[in-house]
Amino acid sequence: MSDQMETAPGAGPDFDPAASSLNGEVDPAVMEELLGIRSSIDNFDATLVYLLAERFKATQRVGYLKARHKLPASDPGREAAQIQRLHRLAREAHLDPVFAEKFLNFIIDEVIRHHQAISESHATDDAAAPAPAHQGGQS
Ligand SMILES: O=C(O)C(=O)C[C@]1(C(=O)O)C=C[C@@H](O)C=C1
Repeated sequence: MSDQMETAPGAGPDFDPAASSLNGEVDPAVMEELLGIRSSIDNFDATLVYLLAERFKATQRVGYLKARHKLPASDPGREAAQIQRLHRLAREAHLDPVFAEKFLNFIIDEVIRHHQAISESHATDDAAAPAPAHQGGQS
């Protein structure tokens, strides 16, 4: 119990949070401040990985649903609505909307590649599709 939550999620022997090319080049007080900020960055990056993993789990279910029902991998109308919404959210959050759009398009392109792969394997092997996942209800 005493040493719970001592380390950030994803910390491990493969990651040195103090790794830097600046070691020995910078005032130690500046380095300490930099490492403090970097520990927040490490937490954000870990969260991003978990968020992306959850998003891909959801889109994988869409991929199997589309393959089962022979629907096209991409849905340009949906994407246009997502991008419009993302622009608004980005502006509200003071994030560059152009960057937000590029980021979403980067992810969606990968999702579409996954959908196409699922559809191709589904065409040759229907058994490849897992049973639809439970919609574990959170009330
Ligand atoms: O919602 C869908 O139909 C999806 O396939 C998911 C998704 C996305 O990643 O958000 C991906 C491709 C489509 O063009 C639109 C949206």
